[in-house]
Amino acid sequence: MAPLIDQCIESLMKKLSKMNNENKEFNIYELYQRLTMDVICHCAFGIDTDMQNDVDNDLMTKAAVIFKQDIERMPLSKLSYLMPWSTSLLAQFAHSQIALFHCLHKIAPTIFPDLVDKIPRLWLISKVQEVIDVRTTDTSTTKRVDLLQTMLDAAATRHEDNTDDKKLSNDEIKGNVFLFMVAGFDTTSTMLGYCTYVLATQPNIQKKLQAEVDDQHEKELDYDTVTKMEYMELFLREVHRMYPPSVAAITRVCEQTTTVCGHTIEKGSIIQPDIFTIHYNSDLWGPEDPNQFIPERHSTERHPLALLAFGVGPRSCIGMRFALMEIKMTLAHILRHYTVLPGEHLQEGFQLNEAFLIQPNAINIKLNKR
Ligand code: HEM
Repeated sequence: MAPLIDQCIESLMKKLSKMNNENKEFNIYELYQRLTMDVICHCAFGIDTDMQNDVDNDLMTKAAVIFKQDIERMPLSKLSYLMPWSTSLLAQFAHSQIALFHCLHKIAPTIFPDLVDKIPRLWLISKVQEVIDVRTTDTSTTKRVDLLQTMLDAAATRHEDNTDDKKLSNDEIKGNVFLFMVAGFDTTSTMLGYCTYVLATQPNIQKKLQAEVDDQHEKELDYDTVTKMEYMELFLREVHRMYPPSVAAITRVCEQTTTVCGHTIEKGSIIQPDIFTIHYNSDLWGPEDPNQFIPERHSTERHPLALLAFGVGPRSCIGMRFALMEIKMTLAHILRHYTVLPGEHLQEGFQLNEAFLIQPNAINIKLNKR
């Protein structure tokens, strides 16, 4: 996977070189979103996208609309919260919408416009189906080794007890491809955005990171090299502590009525931990002020549940290692060639919005060639 990521980072570096030559302030967050979409498409689904140069790409513009929506406020989500037993029925309804809209449009195009094209969520799901169709009808002999192929193989393999019920269904594959696109694209670009904000505002920390990258001399900044960078690891943990992007993703159902600190939690309740309170708790993160960005605090052993940016337990983030590899490789490449400087509009762009993720509007910076 690392060579595929490297290829996408190379495109980013070309863009950065252009920006640097123009000597203008720019929003690097937008470039990160294009980078991480390319990476997930290349690595997970074997689609050779080039979002970084294809600026009007439909996938990119429609994905941006989807991720700005607050899923919790969507009518189908609200209904499924009110009536959890109806969730699979509602999911079925959402899937059939595409077939229904396509059908209506075919029968009477003037009366029924092509709604699938107009509703980004439906458009994306139908594209996901196209990706699956292309792969399942691909007759080339070289088999790809990626996430999609693993799921398709799982769909084709009968379970050892000779029953079909453990095989992945088409809807499950579609759901998983959609989930990986959603979970793997904006989360990682948002983390890269937060990292860059810290680089631009904390020059001393940037210098320490650059020194660690310089210690590698001309060595390739591949998986092995970046995973050995100790200060980079501490830096990222501190970025995750101060700026966890997907706090709403961590929810659990209480399986039996229990009492915690005198509060009774009924069986069936949905629990969402308050990640910000945990991440800024001075008992967990002291003695240094938790409001200060201090990577070194992670050298001290902390409570195993004190850092929750990627969740915890068997349902924690499945893409954590992948995301960390991508973020470290990207930052190492940037820091080897440039010093990140705050743009005039850095603070103005750093207004945080909360929808599916907590993300800034823009990360406006300038680059200085080293
Ligand atoms: C910096 C980047 C990322 C952050 C901060 C992040 C954060 C999270 C969080 C908080 C959860 C919920 C965990 C829990 O409930 O305990 C989660 C779940 C998940 N993440 Fe990530 N994630 C990131 C990148 C990725 C990437 C790159 C992928 C895929 C390539 C991915 C795939 C998933 C999936 C599939 C789940 C659901 C796991 C399950 O339900 O078992 N994530 N992520």
